[in-house]
Amino acid sequence: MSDTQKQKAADRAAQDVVSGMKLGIGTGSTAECFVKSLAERVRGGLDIVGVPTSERTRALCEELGVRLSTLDALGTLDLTVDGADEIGPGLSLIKGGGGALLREKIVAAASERMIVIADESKLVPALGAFPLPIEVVPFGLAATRTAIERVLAEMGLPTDLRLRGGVEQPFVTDGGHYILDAHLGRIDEAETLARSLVAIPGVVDHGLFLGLAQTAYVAGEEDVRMLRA
Ligand SMILES: O=C(CO)[C@H](O)[C@H](O)COP(=O)(O)O
Repeated sequence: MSDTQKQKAADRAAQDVVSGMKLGIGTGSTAECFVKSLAERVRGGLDIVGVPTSERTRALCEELGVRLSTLDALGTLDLTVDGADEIGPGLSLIKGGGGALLREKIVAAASERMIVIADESKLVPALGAFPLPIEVVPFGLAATRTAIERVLAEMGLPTDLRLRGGVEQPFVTDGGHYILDAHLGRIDEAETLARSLVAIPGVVDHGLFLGLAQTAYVAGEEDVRMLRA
């Protein structure tokens, strides 16, 4: 994973932003590169308003002078730019490594277009090597986890409750939920899995982003490639 590559992909996406746009702004190290590119363009006169997908992104935007609003105030967005943990066939994605999948999905779904930015290590022939994050409400965690593991039984290993770095306490999302990371190895029927997971009471959402991204800018050593869904 190269920071230079992330920045190149982010810079390319920032070129697609024009004044007047209402922007969804993603979360993670690559999305942070995008915020930096965007802030530079804002200092040069670009007039946009953004909706951050996490408190972490909000803090960076505020620090760098990117004007923010809320999704409720703006309604629909023109474009969302976000990173991904895996980019699979048809720009199917696994997201949520940074724990922001719920707001990221709400914001992406409210946007006319989504651009994914990544270095080429994120490109995969099939989704699933990266553990699939599943966001759940804390109430009834054990029952929800059992139901999830029943769905996943034929596909992979049990789930891990995500912990906060270095301490034996659950990681808590911006929405006050927990995350179960499912080690699946390979996901062949992503649509079916997505439907089965959201049907479980207690599951808030999951990190499968299917049919949401239209474009990806993927940076390699030489250049930035544009991929389309
Ligand atoms: O989904 C995400 C956060 O919830 C991130 O976009 C994803 O984890 C990629 O992060 P990074 O750019 O740091 O590799």
